Amino acid sequence: MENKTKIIVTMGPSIEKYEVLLSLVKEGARGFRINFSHGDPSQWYNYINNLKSVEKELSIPLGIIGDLQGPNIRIGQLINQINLKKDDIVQFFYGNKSETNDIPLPYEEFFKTVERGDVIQLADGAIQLIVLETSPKSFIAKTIAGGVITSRKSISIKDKDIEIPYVTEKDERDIEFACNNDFSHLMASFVESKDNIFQLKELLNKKCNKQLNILAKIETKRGVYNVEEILKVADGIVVARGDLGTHFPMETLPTIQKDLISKSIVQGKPSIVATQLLSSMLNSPIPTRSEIVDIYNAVQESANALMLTNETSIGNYPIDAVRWLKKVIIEAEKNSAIVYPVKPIENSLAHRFALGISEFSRQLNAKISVYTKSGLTAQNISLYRPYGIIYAGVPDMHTARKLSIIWGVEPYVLAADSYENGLEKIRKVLISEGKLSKGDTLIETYRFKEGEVHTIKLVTV
Ligand SMILES: Nc1ncnc2c1ncn2[C@@H]1O[C@H](COP(=O)(O)OP(=O)(O)OP(=O)(O)O)[C@@H](O)[C@H]1O
Ligand SMILES: CC(=O)C(=O)O
Repeated sequence: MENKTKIIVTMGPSIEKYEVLLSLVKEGARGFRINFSHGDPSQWYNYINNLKSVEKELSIPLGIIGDLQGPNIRIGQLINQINLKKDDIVQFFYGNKSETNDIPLPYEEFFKTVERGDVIQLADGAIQLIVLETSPKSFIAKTIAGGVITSRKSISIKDKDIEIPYVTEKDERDIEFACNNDFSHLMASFVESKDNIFQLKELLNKKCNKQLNILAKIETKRGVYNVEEILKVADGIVVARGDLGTHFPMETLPTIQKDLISKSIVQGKPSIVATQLLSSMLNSPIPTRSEIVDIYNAVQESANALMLTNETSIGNYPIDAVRWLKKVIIEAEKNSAIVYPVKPIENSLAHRFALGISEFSRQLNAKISVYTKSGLTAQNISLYRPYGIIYAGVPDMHTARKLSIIWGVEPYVLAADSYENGLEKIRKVLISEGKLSKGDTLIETYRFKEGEVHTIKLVTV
């Protein structure tokens, strides 16, 4: 059985081998996030080559997603990891690299902002220190909550903002890398306004000959307050629970998650729920009960996709994590009270048509096949959460990769000289792959345009 809520995983040393990637896709992973805050272009290039080979071997298009660092402050490079225990005293200094237990921090602004008594948060707030003493290019802090610190961990000052430009020089270089290496999506970190998205789009227009979808990571107070204007211009949002947990009291996260997902449904944009879905599986092949319940709830709230982070990048059980995620998603979809819009999201013909096709699919327990040049018809139908999988024939790989992380959509790259011809080709592929079983009903259709004779075919296998 197929899951409709999509699975995205984060690339990293634990899953870099070809065989592991192959297994992850067989288990259900469809989107692969490369976090540009870690690793380097030669490592990312190897990841992409392997992903493209897996795509070819399995004939399954995969979303290639670059996560921009954005205006996020991270410590520099540590030669050795540092194990901080409660009450340990540590020095932070202005610099890129450290060979001792002092922590390098390559941002002058940070030293101008930090004051005695401030709380320093590292690694999404898991590690906390209190500042004892400051000087222009260093400060000393005492550990409140300890942990292991490795290179390039994120760092912030509790309840203080440090101003740096939204698109950094590093982001510009990484955007160029994404454009030149067939990425389908960019995740924009720390988005706080629609202007941040416009800035990225402008840069993409200059640097890219293809259009990449922009997924806005909502992770700060301003991001949450401005999510409606952000949703209007972004192609989707990420509920980035890691950083949200450092900017809001943690007990408010369930409300924020629900609110962000329902706002994305209202605006017809996909949402992705990320971080700590299966944290216990970093070191165990079996998840906890509470993780299962969390995943189940996110599916029923109608998240478009769920995203694993360190469980797959550095975890010990990446394949088991994806297997569990899929198992729970299928269970949640089976017993579903999944939320979906019962009225058209906008009063356009495209949306009324998409709602109608979804309703048709629910009434007939039918699967759907569409031929779509831009992918939009499939994406619109997905918003209304039909009963069956939406098999989408598209003319090119870039569009297929974009659709691969959309709820319920299974893309196929098929050249066709007409919509009807495209639909015939999809049906042949579905039959040869055994995707249609005896008794299945299939709705075949394509985009509806006023003034044309339009065919909606019902096929019973
Ligand atoms: N490409 C990579 N190479 C090596 N290690 C990686 C790579 N990507 C991720 N990691 C490791 O996996 C951890 C978790 O990955 P994740 O992408 O969630 O990082 P993060 O720094 O917590 O994320 P964010 O950018 O959202 O703050 C990272 O902290 C890092 O230690
Ligand atoms: C994914 C991510 O960036 C977060 O949860 O903060």
